[in-house]
Amino acid sequence: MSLKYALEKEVAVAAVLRACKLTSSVFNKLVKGEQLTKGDKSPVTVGDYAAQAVVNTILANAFPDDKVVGEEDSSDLRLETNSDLRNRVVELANQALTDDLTLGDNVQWGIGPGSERTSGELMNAIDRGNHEGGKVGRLWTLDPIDGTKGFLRGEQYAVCLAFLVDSKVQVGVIGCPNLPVVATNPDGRRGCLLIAVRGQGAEQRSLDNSNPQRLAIPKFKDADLNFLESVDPGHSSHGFNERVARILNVSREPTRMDSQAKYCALARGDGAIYLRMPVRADYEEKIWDHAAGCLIVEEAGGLVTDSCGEALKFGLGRTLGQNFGVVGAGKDLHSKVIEAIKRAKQEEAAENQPVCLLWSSVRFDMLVVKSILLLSCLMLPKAQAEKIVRNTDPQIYYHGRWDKSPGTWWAGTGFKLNVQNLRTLALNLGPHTTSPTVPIGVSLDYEAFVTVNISAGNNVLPLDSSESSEKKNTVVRINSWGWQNNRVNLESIALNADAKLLPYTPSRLTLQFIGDSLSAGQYLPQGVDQAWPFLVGEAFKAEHVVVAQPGIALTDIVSYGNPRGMSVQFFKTEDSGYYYSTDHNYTTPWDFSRDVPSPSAVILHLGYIVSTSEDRPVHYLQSQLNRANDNGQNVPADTFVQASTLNYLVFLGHLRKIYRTQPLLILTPWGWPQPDGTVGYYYQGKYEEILNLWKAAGDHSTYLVNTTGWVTYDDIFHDLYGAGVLKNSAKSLCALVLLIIVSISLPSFSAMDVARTHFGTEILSDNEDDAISQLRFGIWSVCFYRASDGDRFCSPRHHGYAVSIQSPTSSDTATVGSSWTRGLAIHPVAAAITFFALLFSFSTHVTITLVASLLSFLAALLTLIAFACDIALFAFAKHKFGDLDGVDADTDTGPAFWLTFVSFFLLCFAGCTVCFGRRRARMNNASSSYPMTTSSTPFWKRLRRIY
Ligand SMILES: Nc1ncnc2c1ncn2[C@@H]1O[C@H](COP(=O)(O)O)[C@@H](O)[C@H]1OP(=O)(O)O
Ligand SMILES: [Mg+2]
Repeated sequence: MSLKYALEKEVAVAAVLRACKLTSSVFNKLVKGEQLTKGDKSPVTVGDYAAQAVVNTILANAFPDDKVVGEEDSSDLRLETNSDLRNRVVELANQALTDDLTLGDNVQWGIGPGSERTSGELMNAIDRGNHEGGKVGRLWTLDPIDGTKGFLRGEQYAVCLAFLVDSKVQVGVIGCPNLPVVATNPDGRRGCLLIAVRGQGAEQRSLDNSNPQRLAIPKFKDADLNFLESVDPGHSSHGFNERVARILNVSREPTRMDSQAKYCALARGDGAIYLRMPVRADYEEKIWDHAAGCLIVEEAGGLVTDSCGEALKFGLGRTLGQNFGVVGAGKDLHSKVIEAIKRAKQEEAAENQPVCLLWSSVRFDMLVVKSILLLSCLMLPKAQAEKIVRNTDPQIYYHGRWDKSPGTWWAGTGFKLNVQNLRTLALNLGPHTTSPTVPIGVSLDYEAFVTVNISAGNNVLPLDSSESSEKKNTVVRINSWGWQNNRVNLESIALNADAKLLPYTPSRLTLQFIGDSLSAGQYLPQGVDQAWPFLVGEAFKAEHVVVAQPGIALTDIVSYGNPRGMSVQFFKTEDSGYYYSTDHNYTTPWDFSRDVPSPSAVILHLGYIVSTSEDRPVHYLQSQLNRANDNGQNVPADTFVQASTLNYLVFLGHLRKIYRTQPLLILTPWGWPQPDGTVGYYYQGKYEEILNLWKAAGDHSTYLVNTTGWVTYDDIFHDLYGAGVLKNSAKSLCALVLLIIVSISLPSFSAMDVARTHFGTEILSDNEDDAISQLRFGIWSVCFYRASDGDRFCSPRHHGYAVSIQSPTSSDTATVGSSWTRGLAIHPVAAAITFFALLFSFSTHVTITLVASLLSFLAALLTLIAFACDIALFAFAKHKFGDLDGVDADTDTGPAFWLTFVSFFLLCFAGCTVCFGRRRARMNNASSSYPMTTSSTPFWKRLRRIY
């Protein structure tokens, strides 16, 4: 019977020893040019590559099924320009592999004389370290030369190898070729091998694998405490360590050394506290930089956690994810260090108050000033420390398509958080953020989305924390809504220090929409947040992803600035806005496995952009605005359906590879509505053809959604393009012209009378000496037509005129008094109000169009009153003159009467157009509130509306 993981330990020891021998020999012979600079500007030498090739070759032979997460990969080395470097790596690795077998070595591990490998085999061996890591199974993690900078200086470095099972470190082996065997004798023998197996303790051997000594962290007296920290201040904050040292009364100078040799020193008792506080918010510690050292310290009787006291998480992938800082110490000391770190963080936050900063900068001899400042500093409320959530935090629920930066891609892409005790929230955005600002929609607890403009750097979101209460959960939903060229490069999120990020529970229904400008929300005031897919998603209380942008073709053609069609861009894409930037090249496939949960259904609305102009007549407004190029891309219907290149059927085929079982819903295009009420549909019958062909190929979970008749002219153009405004204005304008003509009336326009009376008999009037045959009632005067020659004579213009007719047979007279004509003056008043309604109706501002609507209604009311006056005058005149003795009178309505009547209806319609438009706009704005989490009443009712 053997101890647990005995073989893994033996293999690890053999591999690390060979790697150490290799690296020590390299150091002495390293020449200029045998070093590369990696993308992150860190150096890598032939030693790093060769050591990884050797260790991975041994692991591949001993444990062929085990996964490896290694620091290096061979892509740079494979370049033709680096062939010298590659040859050197091959030479060094083969030297190490073919070295004689020593005690414990096994030829089956691919070592010993005759074990040379080809260059290709060794490059592949290096790349065995490319595994992504994870929670389950057997996993090795390797740093072939940890502390490369120390290695290059001839100081401390380490070859570090750890073996993990289900994300728990079980074996850790570190070789430190430059570490003195006895710390107190730095000039003595160098080269140590430290080994730990979980539950079996830790030991140190010399690099010839002899002299094993058990390790146990000693108890330190306060006076003997000291820190072990990085040489590089960019890797760990020296200032913060100093502060903690002050709190713990540590008087000894820190010991600075590169690499995990620090963990070894801690396990041996050379130093008391390992403390590594991050300098950069976005740096994530790598698992190969801590796994082996962590186990060695723990097996020597110590504890290693993050700076909050939480265990390091080795199962998150290649990095430790959200673990913030690393703290290692003997078990008794560890909790004191964590406590001191907490105090140090508070102190640091308080000092960020300007008064406190001033206090610390004032000299001691200015004692009075210094004391006053200190007092003010202590009395000030403590500045809130922040909790930094990195962009890799698994509690951030990303949705949509994010690129690697990570940046949002299509409109509607964003993330969701479930935060306990939320008071402040800031987004730290990176340099890839669209300049100068990106509009995002922010919704708290499923309330309506509110727009906030953000930019690169720190963006504090204006939350109203007045209603905050402890332990309350808040769901924050954030998405970039601009329909094109809007990238949010999320680096980290800062929350109030006592906020806690909880998992977000997504809705069980997820909808994936694929579309074009209408789906992307082009021209909508809040972009995609007001577009149909987003609203559908909200209405269904679903998670929703919109992949759409204006001008996107289905086929692979250049279209409105998009160099590739949706059939390419959906799978590996960039927005045309990034077409010219170097970090996007249309070759990076999207990682669909990150769509969690995967969509319940995929809804496609495609076709408009590529359709032919015959299929899609240029609509009225486009011809008005002369948007000449919007005639479609003239892709013939058959090509759209099925051709040799990318088309609808091929696109469906590609979609099916990702969405194997989900229903695909193909929406026929809404059509292109004309002002006359007809709708120009395009690719008619082709969607049915697609479905039939597709079903014939064996797919039965694809459905056609026939949208015929769903969309009318007003639906599209009223709100989107302002056509409603034009129509509304046109009605008001017509009404205004008519009312003005009516208002000018007689005597200027002889035919603009409200009522007219024809006399069969020649009669006399008070106002005219000769006999008359006709009279006409205007707004300001009455006109008579002389019976003898037909000449016209009008009374002077007057507000409220009167007219009397005398019976030719008796003394009977009929008078239309001024009280019957005075009311006619309402006509010009209605015209004036109509003028203002017309002015306001040109605005697209919601409130002003509402005012326009109200004014239209007011004008309509006044016109109605004016019309009532017209009727009264007409009826009274008809009655009065008809009853006159011996008079043959025939009273009729005049043109002004009917123009007033028409104006009334025009004004009513103008008012209604605005009203209905507003109602539709409100429906577009509607956003559902759907509490899916367990939280009860929301306490952040809404964002402070200060933007
Ligand atoms: N900004 C950083 N913060 C913390 N550690 C870093 C940072 N940049 C690089 N490192 C890593 O720190 C390790 C060395 O730590 P130390 O300074 O304590 O010896 C290296 O593995 C190095 O990674 P890399 O190998 O990618 O350069
Ligand atoms: Mg390292």
